[in-house]
Amino acid sequence: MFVSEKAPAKINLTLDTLYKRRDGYHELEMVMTTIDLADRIDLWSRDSRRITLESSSGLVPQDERNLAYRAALLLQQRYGVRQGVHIRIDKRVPVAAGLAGGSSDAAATLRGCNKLWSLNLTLRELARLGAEIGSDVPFCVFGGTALAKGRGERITALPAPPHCWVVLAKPPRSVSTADVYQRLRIHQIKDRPRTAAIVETLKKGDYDQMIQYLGNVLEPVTMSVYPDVRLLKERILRFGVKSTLMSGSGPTIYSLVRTEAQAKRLYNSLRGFCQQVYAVRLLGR
Ligand SMILES: C[C@](O)(CO)[C@H](O)COP(=O)(O)OP(=O)(O)OC[C@H]1O[C@@H](n2ccc(N)nc2=O)[C@H](O)[C@@H]1O
Ligand SMILES: Nc1ncnc2c1ncn2[C@@H]1O[C@H](COP(=O)(O)OP(=O)(O)OP(=O)(O)O)[C@@H](O)[C@H]1O
Repeated sequence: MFVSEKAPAKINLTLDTLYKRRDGYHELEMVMTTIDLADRIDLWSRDSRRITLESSSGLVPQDERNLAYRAALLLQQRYGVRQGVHIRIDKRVPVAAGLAGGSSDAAATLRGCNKLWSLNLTLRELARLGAEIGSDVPFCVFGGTALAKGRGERITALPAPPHCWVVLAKPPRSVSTADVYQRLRIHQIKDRPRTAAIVETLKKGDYDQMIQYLGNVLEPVTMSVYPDVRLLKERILRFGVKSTLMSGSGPTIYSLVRTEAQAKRLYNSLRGFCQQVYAVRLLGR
């Protein structure tokens, strides 16, 4: 049997850290939404319990360290599945970019193997399992737009943002999420995103209000370590875009614009000095 799943990237409309927990993780409040930039996960069932993996990208591990492999193994072990799977990842989402590419691959593998192995688990059950792999996996299991709390695993669905485009620019470096959180000093945070306000504007569907509330407390942390990320944002702001923010722990900087023509114009301007640029729609639902 064969199953194919889309694994879309996410962006953070907001990211706020409330406090550092005893287990070392940060208690979060963030609003995330999926975008139309996705990996494709193809899955073939095997009669033996073997799990194998291949990827179109040399930048991700092709063995048991891959988050998609870990997802299949966890599901297989937890539910005593006697079958195995061959996983093929067609990688389109930039790696270690703040776009949850690996988490989305893991989530898509959970959804796909659930079908392949006829387990009939609900998305909620898959999300609970996914939390054991990474903090972003539960959101990626559901996709759409959501408020995430706790370590990232407490998900409340939200309405999709108003129709718009997102232009992403990824500087030629990867960022360690653990390192960024470690450098964060919560008592030094100056500008917190207004989570309750953005949730309300999403309910109203007001684009102009929504872009006023974008915010990410990890942005100044990453930018202080990597000045090239700050420079990239400053260059984008000079094009007169008002809705520009770093996603997750970075280094990808995204800008929201209303029309395809604006997206194309910004894409062409950014291509002049940044190699990895993408112009896609927000999926959001
Ligand atoms: C930055 C975000 O992508 C925003 O969505 C997430 O918070 C990170 O999600 P992720 O990459 O799936 O994170 P994990 O793989 O669970 O954790 C990576 C590292 O980030 C730190 N971490 C992560 C989540 C969290 N709530 N607090 C943390 O301090 C921890 O040091 C952890 O070792
Ligand atoms: N399937 C996968 N796709 C991408 N990276 C993977 C995968 N499996 C394991 N990894 C490893 O995970 C690390 C983080 O990759 P990923 O692309 O998920 O980062 P990210 O976008 O910053 O994630 P997040 O936004 O969840 O913090 C990389 O170092 C990569 O080698």
